[in-house]
Amino acid sequence: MSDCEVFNKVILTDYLEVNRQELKRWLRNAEDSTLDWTPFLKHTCKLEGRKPSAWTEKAARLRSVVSDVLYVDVHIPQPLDPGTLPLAGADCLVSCFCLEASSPDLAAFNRALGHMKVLLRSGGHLLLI
Ligand SMILES: C[S@@+](CC[C@H](N)C(=O)[O-])C[C@H]1O[C@@H](n2cnc3c(N)ncnc32)[C@H](O)[C@@H]1O
Repeated sequence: MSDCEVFNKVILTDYLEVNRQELKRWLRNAEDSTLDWTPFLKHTCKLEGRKPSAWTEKAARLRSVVSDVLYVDVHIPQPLDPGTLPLAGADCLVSCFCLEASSPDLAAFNRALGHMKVLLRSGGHLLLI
């Protein structure tokens, strides 16, 4: 949520269609969105030293910088469709408990990490949360 203050273009990804649909509903501010991110947005504002009431601005900023919600599979050598990212790779990749949750063992985790590496530009940042 803090990333959106730094980057002008953010692509969200998930393996499951149902998760991607939910993200898209939130991004559209759809009435049938079932996730309430308000507490997370407020807490992030607090961590950034802003008033919790700034959460609406953050939500708007987040919605404005997300350009797409795409399928990803970290267990194949090309996790995203070719052409999705700039040729040089992404400036930053963030994975929040995805590799850990989807890897059956350490070897699979390490392979997935290698697959993600091809998505990152040289000198880019990988955040594993
Ligand atoms: C424990 S959830 C974490 C979700 C979210 N990042 C969070 O922190 O709440 C694990 C996520 O990994 C995704 N996932 C499962 N298999 C995957 C794969 N092969 N490639 C990429 N993501 C995968 C799931 O769809 C799910 O969203």
